[in-house]
Amino acid sequence: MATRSRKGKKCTVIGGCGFLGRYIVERLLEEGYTVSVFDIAKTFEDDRVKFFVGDLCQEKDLAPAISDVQTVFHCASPPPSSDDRDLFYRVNFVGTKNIISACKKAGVQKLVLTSSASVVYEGTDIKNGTEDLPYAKKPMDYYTETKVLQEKEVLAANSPEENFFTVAIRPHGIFGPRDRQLVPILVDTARAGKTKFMIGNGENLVDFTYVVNVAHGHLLAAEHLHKDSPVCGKAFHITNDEPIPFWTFMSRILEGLNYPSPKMGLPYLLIYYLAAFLQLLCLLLKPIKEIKPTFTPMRVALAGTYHYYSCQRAKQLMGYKPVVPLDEGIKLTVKGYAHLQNNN
Ligand SMILES: NC(=O)C1=CN([C@@H]2O[C@H](COP(=O)(O)OP(=O)(O)OC[C@H]3O[C@@H](n4cnc5c(N)ncnc54)[C@H](O)[C@@H]3O)[C@@H](O)[C@H]2O)C=CC1
Ligand SMILES: CC(C)CCC[C@@H](C)[C@H]1CC[C@H]2C3=C(CC[C@]12C)[C@@]1(C)CCC(=O)C[C@@H]1CC3
Repeated sequence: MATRSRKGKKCTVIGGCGFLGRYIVERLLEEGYTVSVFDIAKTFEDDRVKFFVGDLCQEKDLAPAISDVQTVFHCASPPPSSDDRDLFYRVNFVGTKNIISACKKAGVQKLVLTSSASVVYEGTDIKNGTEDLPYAKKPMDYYTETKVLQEKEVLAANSPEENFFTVAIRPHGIFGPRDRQLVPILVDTARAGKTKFMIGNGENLVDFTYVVNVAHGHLLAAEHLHKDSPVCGKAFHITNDEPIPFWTFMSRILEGLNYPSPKMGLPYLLIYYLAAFLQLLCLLLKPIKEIKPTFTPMRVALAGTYHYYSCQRAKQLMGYKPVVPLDEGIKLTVKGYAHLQNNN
């Protein structure tokens, strides 16, 4: 009993130096957990945290970081904006298999994976999508392709007979202070004068999820992960449960940072096929010059289609509900990015 209770509150966050990972660490510390972080890069100091710097693609690097812990949170991934197919495959697929193997060898009981709602997204409308939707047969990018492989691997690894329980959390459009993808890229796009128009008619509803709600969902999943629990081996959408028109959300952030927001819409299909053509052109020109287009087909699709998800399963099986409402999350985010304010 002593051993189990001692291990009970000990956990490791793989990718814990990232945007979401650090919020999970902060939430775990608030809840009295003993927290270790494993990451390829250490980006913050905290005397309460034990840091292990290593590469999850090397299983031997993992062992010291997960020794004697009950729960592992895996939220490491290359940035979705990368176009390095091999990197995505090595980190998200082979690396995740390493984590499963290392967890089983170390006697870790619980593995909570940060997956993505995008694993069912193929660029067409999804309205109130449930977790029963099939995995994307034609993922729109390498990132999504490897997130599908990763989630399948983790859920299949759930093994009550080995006292090893797994769960996948599928957030969507995570935002908040310290985010590295959404707001910084949006501001760069605005500064380049590329947000004068919106893509589509501006009515498409999308889920944006404040980061503290995502961290909360991860801890709830870990707390409900035990023998005979209906949570084991399942995926759960975690959202703010407040889908919002994509361009309304973007305009709230832009105007909050004193940038002009788009007023007119451009035909979605025109921009989508233009983005697809540009992507092909960049691929052909890559041997001569590396060009990274802002408007990739995936981003255009995300900007111009409906994609919001039901979190009913998380509500029913884990008692999930968002702790920070969308409007408050937007205000906190704008405040957290004052340094990116438009001063012109
Ligand atoms: N940002 C978003 O809107 C969404 C993110 N997700 C998922 O949430 C998770 C966290 O995403 P973010 O916090 O936005 O990403 P992030 O890029 O801020 O954090 C990822 C962390 O993983 C670490 N990492 C990458 N490769 C590694 C390796 N080989 N070994 C050890 N550590 C490594 C990085 O150093 C970084 O600290 C990812 O799994 C992502 O797929 C899911 C849905 C939406
Ligand atoms: C002006 C816009 C077309 C571009 C600025 C905003 C975009 C950078 C972001 C809007 C939706 C975001 C999003 C993700 C990354 C950043 C955006 C494309 C993800 C792809 C991140 C990883 C995931 O798992 C899914 C996310 C969907 C939404």
